[in-house]
Amino acid sequence: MGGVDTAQQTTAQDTAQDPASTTPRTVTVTGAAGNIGYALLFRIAAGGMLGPDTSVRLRLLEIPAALGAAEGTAMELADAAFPLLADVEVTDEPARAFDGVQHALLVGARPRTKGMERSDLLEANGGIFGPQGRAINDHAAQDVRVVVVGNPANTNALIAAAHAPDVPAERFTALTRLDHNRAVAQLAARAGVAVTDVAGVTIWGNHSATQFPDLTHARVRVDGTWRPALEVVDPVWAGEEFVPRVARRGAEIIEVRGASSAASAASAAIDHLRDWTLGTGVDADGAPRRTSAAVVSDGSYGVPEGLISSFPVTSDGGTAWRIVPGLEPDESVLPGEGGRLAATVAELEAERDAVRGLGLL
Ligand SMILES: NC(=O)c1ccc[n+]([C@@H]2O[C@H](COP(=O)([O-])OP(=O)(O)OC[C@H]3O[C@@H](n4cnc5c(N)ncnc54)[C@H](O)[C@@H]3O)[C@@H](O)[C@H]2O)c1
Ligand SMILES: O=C(O)C[C@H](O)C(=O)O
Repeated sequence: MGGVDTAQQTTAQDTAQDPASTTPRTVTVTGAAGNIGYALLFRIAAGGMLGPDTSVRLRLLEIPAALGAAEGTAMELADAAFPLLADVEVTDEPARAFDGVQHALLVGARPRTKGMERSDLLEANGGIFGPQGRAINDHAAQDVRVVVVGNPANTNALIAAAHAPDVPAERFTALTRLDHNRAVAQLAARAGVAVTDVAGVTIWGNHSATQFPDLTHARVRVDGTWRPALEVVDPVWAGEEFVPRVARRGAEIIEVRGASSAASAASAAIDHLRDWTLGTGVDADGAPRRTSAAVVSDGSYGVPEGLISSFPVTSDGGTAWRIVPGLEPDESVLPGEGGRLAATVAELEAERDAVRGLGLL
């Protein structure tokens, strides 16, 4: 990795020990002129991702045809006079956009439209992530953390990681926090509690319709007492309604809104990078708070090593998420034979093989 000045090489731990640090952190957003980009940038500049005491330097990457729109967004960012915004640069050159990057949000990619599955985007979008992975490899800061939002997110993250041999693979992640947040919201609504009264939900596998939103180890706080979620809600509802509802929510949003989710995706990407960088902390009952993220598999839960799959994770603010052990899902609530974790992993393997076949890996 190169092109980094030493002032940018503060680690997450340094920032945590010195919250008043004024050294700006470098944040790169690709697809900055798109719908998610527009919803992301103002929250990041306002301190919504790295906290109220950490200033940010924004790098906006776009394709040439969208540079004008990105410039316009940069003008609006200036007009907002955010105290934490050190500077903004707009470019169509990945090498410039990723120079010294510490937090990379790879959003730029085509969204699906009605009737498509996310995997239909493999060929259209896969080609974007190799060159960006290479540019991260060559120009990012030592403590770079990457989240891929552009679909199909898990496999795009795999492509980016494969093109960055000098960056530890654990730094490349994909966004399943939106699915996680959707699962929390659905469970809270069903149980009649606040979202803050829900903990321990897990999303397994691919950010696709095959994902497994799992309540086996989830907890719900009812009248001040934490109880297993599957004692509070009907397990038949969990298997037959909750799982497909969460897994197909992206398609439902496209159907109703006429465009793919944007603000909720931006919010989830901010949650992902905030929790990774600042740590996941503890839940209201004092248990370590966990969330879901698609990270490189170390072979846990039978997911083949090297695939980028969603797992239950925690972060202590270091540069790697930790996969939480001992949370095997109980598939008995699912209709049919179960095998949902195996099916979503098989889909990830098929996507990996497909991009290999396209020469993208
Ligand atoms: N993982 C998730 O949870 C999640 C959620 C919502 C959307 N998404 C995905 O995020 C992606 C972006 O969605 P959107 O609604 O912002 O789309 P959009 O079409 O509004 O914006 C995409 C932007 O990316 C830009 N772009 C295309 N190729 C690029 C490249 N090589 N480098 C830099 N920029 C490039 C385009 O010019 C455009 O401005 C889509 O693939 C969508 O499916 C993922
Ligand atoms: O579903 C999509 O295509 C967009 C996004 O991945 C989502 O989950 O909303």
